[in-house]
Amino acid sequence: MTSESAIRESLPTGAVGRVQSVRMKGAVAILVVDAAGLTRPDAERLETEIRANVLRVDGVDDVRIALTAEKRERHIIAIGSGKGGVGKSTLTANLAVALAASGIRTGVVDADIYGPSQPTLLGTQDEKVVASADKVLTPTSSAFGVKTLSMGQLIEPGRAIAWRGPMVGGALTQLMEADWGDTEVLLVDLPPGTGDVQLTMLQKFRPSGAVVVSTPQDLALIDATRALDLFGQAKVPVLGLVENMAGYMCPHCGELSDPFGHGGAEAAAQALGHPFLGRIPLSIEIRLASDAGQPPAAQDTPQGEAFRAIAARIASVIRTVQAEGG
Ligand SMILES: Nc1ncnc2c1ncn2[C@@H]1O[C@H](COP(=O)(O)OP(=O)(O)OP(=O)(O)O)[C@@H](O)[C@H]1O
Repeated sequence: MTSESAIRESLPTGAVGRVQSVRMKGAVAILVVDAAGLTRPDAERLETEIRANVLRVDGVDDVRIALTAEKRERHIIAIGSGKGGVGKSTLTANLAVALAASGIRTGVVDADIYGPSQPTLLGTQDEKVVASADKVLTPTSSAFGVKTLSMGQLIEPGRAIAWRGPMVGGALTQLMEADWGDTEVLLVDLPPGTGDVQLTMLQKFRPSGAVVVSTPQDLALIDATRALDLFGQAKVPVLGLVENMAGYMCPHCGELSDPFGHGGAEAAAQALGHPFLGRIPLSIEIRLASDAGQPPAAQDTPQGEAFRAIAARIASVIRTVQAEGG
């Protein structure tokens, strides 16, 4: 009979300390391998090596390998909107900062091919992206504890329009399969609408959840409904809808007025059966701080609190899923 120790002895050096269990079922070896911290290509390489070595052990006809941590530990959350300019990138950066501050290791993939803005929002525009010999990128680190990579780091400014489907898919894959290390949550800032990036994201990387941003106007909400439909068709759970630019906070007297209306997103969320995650006021401080690479979520202000409250709701969903081992 094939012993587990014979299988363990056959394992490649890369598997040392990673094999959680080995058992035989008839002539089939079943291994559970911890892939935490490995990029997808590295995990696949390790799996191939383990399979080849174990198949050489006498009495083994087949090998089944379960890579555990890779799927369980990293949550991909897509942030989408129906149309541009509603504050999707601003929300993504600030949610990331607030999630990181709450102790969740967070990264941001800026997949907004037409207007990559995360390096500005997170103050990483002067950081150079490093690639290993096999083209695996190392994300840049921001001062707010958020790792980040952006399409803007792969595409020359102004060239995005010339990019076609496969190039876009390839670039997104490079960002998603970068060396994210022990990152637990990857927020993906999607371009507005429903194009190549969204399709690659949904088909290839299957986010564990999606957040949709809208301003309160009816037209923006109609577009947001399209984004919600896209996630619904791909069976990606919608974590909820966020209303941005809801109520104008006067910088002089602090009074709130409603230039774009108020509460439209909450009503739309209710009508469509999705959770409402909260609202962010239209505030000049948010724009100024964002342009200066100082995310409001890192500041002790009412605007910062609005972002933190939404992040806390998302964090509680993530923690529940983690606790359930999902
Ligand atoms: N709540 C807010 N108050 C004031 N300004 C805001 C607010 N949210 C976003 N902005 C500003 O609106 C502009 C558009 O925001 P942002 O880039 O986040 O939108 P987007 O939906 O990602 O747009 P795009 O599709 O062009 O990438 C930015 O100048 C940003 O600073």
